[in-house]
Amino acid sequence: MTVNTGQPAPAGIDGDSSNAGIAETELCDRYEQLFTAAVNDVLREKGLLCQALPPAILPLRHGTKVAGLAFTVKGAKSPVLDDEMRQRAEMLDAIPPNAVCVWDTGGDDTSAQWGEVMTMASRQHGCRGAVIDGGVRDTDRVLDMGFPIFCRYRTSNGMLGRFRVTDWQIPIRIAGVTIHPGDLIFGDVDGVIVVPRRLAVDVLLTAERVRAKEEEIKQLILDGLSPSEVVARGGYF
Ligand SMILES: O=C([O-])CC(=O)C(=O)O
Ligand SMILES: [Mg+2]
Repeated sequence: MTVNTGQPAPAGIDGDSSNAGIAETELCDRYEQLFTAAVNDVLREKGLLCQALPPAILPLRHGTKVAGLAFTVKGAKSPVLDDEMRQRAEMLDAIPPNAVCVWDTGGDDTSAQWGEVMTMASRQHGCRGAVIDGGVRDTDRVLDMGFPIFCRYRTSNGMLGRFRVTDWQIPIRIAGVTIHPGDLIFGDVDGVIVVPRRLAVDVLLTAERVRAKEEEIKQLILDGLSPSEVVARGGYF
């Protein structure tokens, strides 16, 4: 098992040259005003067609939206108990503000990688949400807390004795989508999309223009124009 505890969390986007003057919290907040389809279209125009996580990873509750900077976690099925709680706590301690905790479970189908107490602990650090290619438990209490979670399944099975964390803050890959620590993670009812960090501001600004453009297109429809007339005026669907 490789336990990665030595790597520092990446510097915040604040101060990064790719930041273009947008502070980290504002960046995340502005993404949350958008919708993933608009961001997806902007990425497609840049030739990035494989940035959406598998469609089985969905919000626990309809209407949930979250944007944050990837805090990556990798784990695997394992019956080994030694040191598991201390190690998991160390991982949780390392989560920085504005993070979305993203889990590569290697396709686990048995355990919950997240629950009520982990929600409470990570929120204390300013964690904005969790995206898990795996499971969640304590679901009703997590929902009561209003914490954004995207996952594949729910189960009462905890991790202990079934699954354990092996690394964190390393590049991970979920169904062909590579996620680096600090990438912008954005999830809504259409699922989760990954924006490479160096493009996060550029994509935000373009997607904000897409949103405005789509308001114009919708107005043309409301005005009674046919689909062909809408397209002739530069509209699209
Ligand atoms: O151990 C787990 O599966 C997580 C859990 O129950 C919690 O965070 O409350
Ligand atoms: Mg619990």
